Amino acid sequence: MGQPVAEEVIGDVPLLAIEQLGKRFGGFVALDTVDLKVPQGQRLGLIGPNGSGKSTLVNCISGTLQNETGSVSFDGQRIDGFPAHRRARLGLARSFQLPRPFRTMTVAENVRVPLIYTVGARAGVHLTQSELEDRCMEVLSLVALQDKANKNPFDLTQVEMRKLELARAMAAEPKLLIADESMAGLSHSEVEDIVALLIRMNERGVTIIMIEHIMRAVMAFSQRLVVLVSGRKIADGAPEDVIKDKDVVGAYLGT
Ligand SMILES: Nc1ncnc2c1ncn2[C@@H]1O[C@H](COP(=O)(O)OP(=O)(O)OP(=O)(O)O)[C@@H](O)[C@H]1O
Repeated sequence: MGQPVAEEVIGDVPLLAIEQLGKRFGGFVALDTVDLKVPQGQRLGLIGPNGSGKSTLVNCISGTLQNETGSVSFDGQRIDGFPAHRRARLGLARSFQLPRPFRTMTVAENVRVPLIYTVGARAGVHLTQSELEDRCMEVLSLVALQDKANKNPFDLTQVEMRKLELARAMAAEPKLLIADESMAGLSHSEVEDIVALLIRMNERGVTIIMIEHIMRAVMAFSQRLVVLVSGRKIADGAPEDVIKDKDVVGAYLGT
């Protein structure tokens, strides 16, 4: 509530600005002139059928893939061409659908690593050992995993593992978090739990792009909904309008 839905309402520089983004794999066009501006503080849902280009778009934003045409700007700065770790230090974090925690580390140590390599590596920042511990426990409390700090991640349940993945992303103190299918395979109440967690993170000032196929989660979370089909943005606006759009129903929701 109180959040502008469309990017045009914002006069300020958007946190993320993607312009005319294009990416091919050989002769296959995975992204075709995609434009997207995301204002600071927004909760944006990104949906589309399998293979529509959502992950490719996220990879071009986070730096694991390089776009061929167009541009990506973050916080007013052009970042396409920057390696992924540099983008992470600027405040861009993503979580993965399949969590990949370090096996030999505890839950707390898994959170400490991104803290050290992103926050601790920012210019002018020196975190003492006790500051590291405090921040680590703060992030674990945010995801309600403080009691599991000394466990091995592989002793966690599926939903706890997803929370750890989000905690690792949050440890980097991001301005933008891209949550890639954080809820796949979870029960109804676990999905609600993760949606509530993402909303709490957003309330702490983090702009969030959520990629998700579970529509009740998308609708509960999103202030704005963007639909990709065959590498093109076919709809962008208020979720309740977008899900009624006949092109969206025909290409995705009706299938
Ligand atoms: N490294 C790659 N090499 C060749 N083709 C690729 C590569 N990565 C993605 N693609 C193709 O690009 C298209 C878009 O894939 P992408 O993974 O971005 O879709 P998606 O919307 O994230 O799908 P899903 O919902 O299934 O995760 C697909 O046809 C995919 O096969």
